[in-house]
Amino acid sequence: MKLTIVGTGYVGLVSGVSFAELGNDVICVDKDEAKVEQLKQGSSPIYEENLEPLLQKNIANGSIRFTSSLAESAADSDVIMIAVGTPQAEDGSADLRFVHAVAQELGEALPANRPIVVVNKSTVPIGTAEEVETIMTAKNADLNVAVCSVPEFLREGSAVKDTFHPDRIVIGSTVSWARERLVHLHESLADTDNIITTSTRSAEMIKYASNAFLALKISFVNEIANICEAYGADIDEVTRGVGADRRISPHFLNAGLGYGGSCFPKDVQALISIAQQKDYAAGLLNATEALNAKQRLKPVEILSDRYPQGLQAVKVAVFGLAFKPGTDDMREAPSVDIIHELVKAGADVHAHDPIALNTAAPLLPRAVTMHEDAEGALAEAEALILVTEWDEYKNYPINDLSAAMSGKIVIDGRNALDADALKEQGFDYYGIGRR
Ligand SMILES: NC(=O)c1ccc[n+]([C@@H]2O[C@H](COP(=O)([O-])OP(=O)(O)OC[C@H]3O[C@@H](n4cnc5c(N)ncnc54)[C@H](O)[C@@H]3O)[C@@H](O)[C@H]2O)c1
Ligand SMILES: O=c1ccn([C@@H]2O[C@H](COP(=O)(O)OP(=O)(O)O[C@H]3O[C@H](CO)[C@@H](O)[C@H](O)[C@H]3O)[C@@H](O)[C@H]2O)c(=O)[nH]1
Repeated sequence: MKLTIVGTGYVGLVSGVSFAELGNDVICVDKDEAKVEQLKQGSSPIYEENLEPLLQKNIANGSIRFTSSLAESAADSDVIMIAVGTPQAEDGSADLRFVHAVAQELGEALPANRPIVVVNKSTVPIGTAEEVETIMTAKNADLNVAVCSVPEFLREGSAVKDTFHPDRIVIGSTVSWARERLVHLHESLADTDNIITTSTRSAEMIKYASNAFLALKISFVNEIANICEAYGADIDEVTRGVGADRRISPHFLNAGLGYGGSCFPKDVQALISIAQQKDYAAGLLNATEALNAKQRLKPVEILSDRYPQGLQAVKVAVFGLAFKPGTDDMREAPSVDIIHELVKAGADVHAHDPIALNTAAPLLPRAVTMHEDAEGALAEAEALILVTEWDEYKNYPINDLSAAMSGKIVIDGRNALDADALKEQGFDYYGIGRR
């Protein structure tokens, strides 16, 4: 099929490359010309495992092309996917200005009477597909478009793998020819049993409900971890017992510094706002958010307890800046809040991340020293805070920690280190809800 994908961020680029790999003829459009030029050279603007080799292969065989002109590419497409950002507006709602701009452009560019499927892959409030169709047809009443919702569920850090092995694909459309075209397009990615067809409104809600549930699960386990701490129970043992119940499952039960990233924080807020617009107060979602905001500052609380006289000039090493391992994405990364608080308290902060130093630098106070290698960050540190559980840190030899640091405090914000081994070596180890 001929596909146009608008927006070459995590979702648009990974989808574009994946659909090209599956034999479709793909054009990716982005208004950011520098990004388009970089992509044309086969270089990915984001770090994502296996993305760049697939990108280069499909550029070479002509399956994928990049342009900044939507009008040029969209007219003869069978399916047009909108994958632009839907950031959080100041009031917490989803800011749809990029989606609306694409709808306007498509309304002007698409030919009349040709049946074209427009898909919203961006995460958008319930009713947005209808809104997009209204904007487009207001520009040209003779358009024959069906605007559908196919929400994206990929995770950063495993985006390519998730795209090729999805748990499910949700196709929201009430127009049968459009639904059939989309089912056909996605059949190479999932068994038909895993393709769920719904109305557009339900598909839009499925995306928010999925993210909100996962965020809720994380805040729930963090709450249990905090209570474990107070009573000397151990969260690892507790989640092993709780997660063994198949109705609960052991996945997404890792206690720590809470969720960050480009999706959970903004999508929980957007759902709160969606509910509010219909006068429903989403108390559970508000509590999820409130606990998450507090949780990320636990390392600062622990250190402040250890240094009642204050953190002035205390040398602190921070391992990990990206919001999770496997990505250089810094959106809503807990490291940013933690480091700002440490610097405000006068600590001498030394940070390392294997991938995200460049994306992190503009978000961090200038007082932070960034290190290309973990050893540099660790040298003479009185305390170490693990914020992102990269393998490099999980496998860091304890003897090397002992040799490099001047102090013995290790705060494991992701419960990723070997607590017993660290304690045996004389470290003051703090996990999250670990005994
Ligand atoms: N990042 C994820 O892991 C993820 C996963 C699932 C769903 N989503 C959702 O998908 C959407 C996109 O997220 P993302 O992280 O890929 O965004 P992103 O910010 O990484 O990329 C968006 C891209 O769209 C481009 N763009 C904006 N307006 C444009 C226009 N008018 N024409 C052409 N290009 C335009 C931008 O230049 C940018 O390159 C969001 O709604 C997000 O919530 C994201
Ligand atoms: O048990 C867990 C699991 C995750 N996290 C944190 O939760 C955040 C999000 O992690 P993850 O979901 O793996 O990454 P994302 O790339 O943000 O993916 C989420 O957001 C995407 C955008 O909507 C969705 O497509 C995905 O399905 C959804 O998992 C990260 O900060 C993790 O550290 C925890 O604290 N504990």
